[in-house]
Amino acid sequence: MSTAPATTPGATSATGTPVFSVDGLWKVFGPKAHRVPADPELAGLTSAELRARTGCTAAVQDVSFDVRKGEVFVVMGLSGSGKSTLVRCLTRLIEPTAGTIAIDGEDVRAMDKTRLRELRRHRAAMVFQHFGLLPHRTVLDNVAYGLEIQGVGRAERRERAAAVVAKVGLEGMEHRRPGQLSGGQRQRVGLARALAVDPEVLLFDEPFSALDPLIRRDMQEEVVRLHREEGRTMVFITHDLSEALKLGDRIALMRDGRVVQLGTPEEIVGSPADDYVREFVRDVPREQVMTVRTAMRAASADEAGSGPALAPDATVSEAIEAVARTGAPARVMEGSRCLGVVDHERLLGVVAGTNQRKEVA
Ligand SMILES: Nc1ncnc2c1ncn2[C@@H]1O[C@H](COP(=O)(O)OP(=O)(O)OP(=O)(O)O)[C@@H](O)[C@H]1O
Repeated sequence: MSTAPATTPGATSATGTPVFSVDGLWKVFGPKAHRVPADPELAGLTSAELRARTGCTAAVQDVSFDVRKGEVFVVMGLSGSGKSTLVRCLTRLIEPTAGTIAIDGEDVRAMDKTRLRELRRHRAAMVFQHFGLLPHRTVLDNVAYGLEIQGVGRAERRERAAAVVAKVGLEGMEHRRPGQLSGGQRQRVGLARALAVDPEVLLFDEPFSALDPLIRRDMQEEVVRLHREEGRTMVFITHDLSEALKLGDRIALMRDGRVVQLGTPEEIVGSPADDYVREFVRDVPREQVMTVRTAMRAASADEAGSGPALAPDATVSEAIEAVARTGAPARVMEGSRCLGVVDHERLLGVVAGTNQRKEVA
């Protein structure tokens, strides 16, 4: 069903300039951790076997991927699957055991202390779940803090901080202290503080998991908006599948330290790589994720000339509405060219998951 190429674990991008490029990355905790990636026998064990044999925990095991410029790259998996360890390795908040990491082609593992500090302060800012705000400082001063560390003068940093505070919707709260804010507002301050240093890439470590559902949705929309407006590269950790599907251009799904599938939401939902992924995405409403580009069939000459028109990235859900309204198959149009049509049968096939089963079989 999917017209996109199949994704393989650890696949790297063929297009675009990678911001981060990760290859064969390992993080092993425990005694003599270095011997694990180097020894094919140990490297081939499951986490449980490795722990029993050596007392080591392989939190990240032979992971490779690129983060492309301008994308939201989501690292998703259940608790303990290695998400935080993986993302902390990107800026060496955790020291990798083996493998290579590059940012814009520069070797992160070869960086000295000064260069690393520069990386974390200017190029890859982290937004944490537990905001890490300074309680005695105002919102404005918390946001300006990163700029202060960078040595930006007081007047300029206050001006830049005020602009970012407004951007995240906290205008009028500049002089409050963190204790006078709600959880969602505090998270916005954390986001503003990371944005203020204008980093090339923002790293989010489960930033919204402590928020209640409505505020969480607000914050997700905020991230989508910021991303749309600024096109900033983002790496986003979450254990929440719906959050991953909503935010991610691509998702790396982790299990037990490994990336089991890397792909767009549509690829992950439409063509799960294995039974684990299939089970993971089983309850996702497919019609909200799958696009008509994937669901369409070839059009006859008659069909290509009439019927409602949809863009190729319209969802199946939108197509159902159009087909129900007009009673005719909907045309998938790229400019004036008809790529194909979606009719009742194709659309129902997506909802029922029968197209998918046919392809997988
Ligand atoms: N400092 C450490 N020492 C030993 N083991 C660790 C250490 N940090 C993490 N681990 C182990 O590594 C594995 C991956 O942990 P990690 O925190 O990266 O997972 P996670 O997917 O981010 O989980 P969560 O969603 O619960 O934060 C777990 O088995 C964890 O117990």
